[in-house]
Amino acid sequence: MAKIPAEPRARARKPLLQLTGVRRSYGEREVLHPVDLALAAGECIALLGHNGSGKSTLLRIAAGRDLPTKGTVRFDGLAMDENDPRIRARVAMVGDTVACYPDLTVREHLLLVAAAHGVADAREWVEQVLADRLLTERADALPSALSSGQMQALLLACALVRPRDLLLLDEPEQRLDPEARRRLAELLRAELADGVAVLLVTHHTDLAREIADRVVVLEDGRIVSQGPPGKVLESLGTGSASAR
Ligand SMILES: Nc1ncnc2c1ncn2[C@@H]1O[C@H](COP(=O)(O)OP(=O)(O)OP(=O)(O)O)[C@@H](O)[C@H]1O
Repeated sequence: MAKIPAEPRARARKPLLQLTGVRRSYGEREVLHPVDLALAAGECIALLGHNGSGKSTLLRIAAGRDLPTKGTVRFDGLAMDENDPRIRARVAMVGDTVACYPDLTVREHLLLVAAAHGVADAREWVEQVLADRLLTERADALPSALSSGQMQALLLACALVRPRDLLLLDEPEQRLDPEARRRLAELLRAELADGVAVLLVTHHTDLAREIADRVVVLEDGRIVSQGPPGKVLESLGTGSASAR
C-alpha cells in the first residue's frame, strides 16, 4: 500500500534520527550507558537483546517519549521532542503498552488518528488500512472484543493510517501468527522502499535478518555488537527464530 506522504519529506541519506551519548538512569541505576545510533531515511535498524537490556528504554528515548539523563536525540536536525508538532507529524510509534479507548470501535480509532493528523480522504485511507491489516471484519468491534493478534494489528494500523517518516516499533511481531508475521515483514519492506526509517525492537531474529540493514545488540544497556544482520546474528549463534 502506498504510504501517505509527510511534508517535508526527508530525502537525504544523512541521519534522520541521531542519538549521541545517550544515557538513562533510574535513581542510582544506569540502565543505558552512552549509546550512539544513527538512522537514515529508508534504513532499518533492528535492536536485539535479552529482556531488561534496555531496548524499550532506548526506543522511548528515540521517540522523545522519555528523556535521556545525558546525551542528545535529534530528528532531522531538530532536538527530539514529542510535543513539537513538526516532529509529531512525522514520527509514528507502536510501543509496548496497549492504549486505546474502550468505547471506540476499531474503525473509529483509525478515523480519529487520521483526523488528528489532517489526513485527506481519511475514510478511504481507513478502509484501505483495515483491509491491509485484515481488520475489515472487525471494524465495528470494540477493543474488548479483539483477540491479542487483532489488538496488535489495530495498534499497527493506527501508525499506518497517518503520515510518517520514522516508524518506531516495539516487538510488533508479538502475538502474531506466522502468516501475520510474514505480512508484517512485507509491510516493513514496503515502508523502507517508501523511504521511511524504521527502528525495530524485536526478539525475532528471522524478522531482523529479513528486513534490517543493521542489527544492534544491547546487553545491560551497552551496545555489544552491531553490523549487517548475517554477521551479527551468526556471531550470536542465533540461526533463526527468536532470541531472548
Ligand atoms: N520506569 C522505570 N523505573 C525503573 N526501572 C526501569 C523503568 N523502566 C525500565 N526500567 C529498567 O530498565 C532496564 C531496561 O528495561 P527495558 O524495558 O528498556 O528493557 P528491554 O530490553 O526492553 O526488556 P524486554 O525485552 O523485557 O522488554 C530494566 O532493568 C528495567 O527494569
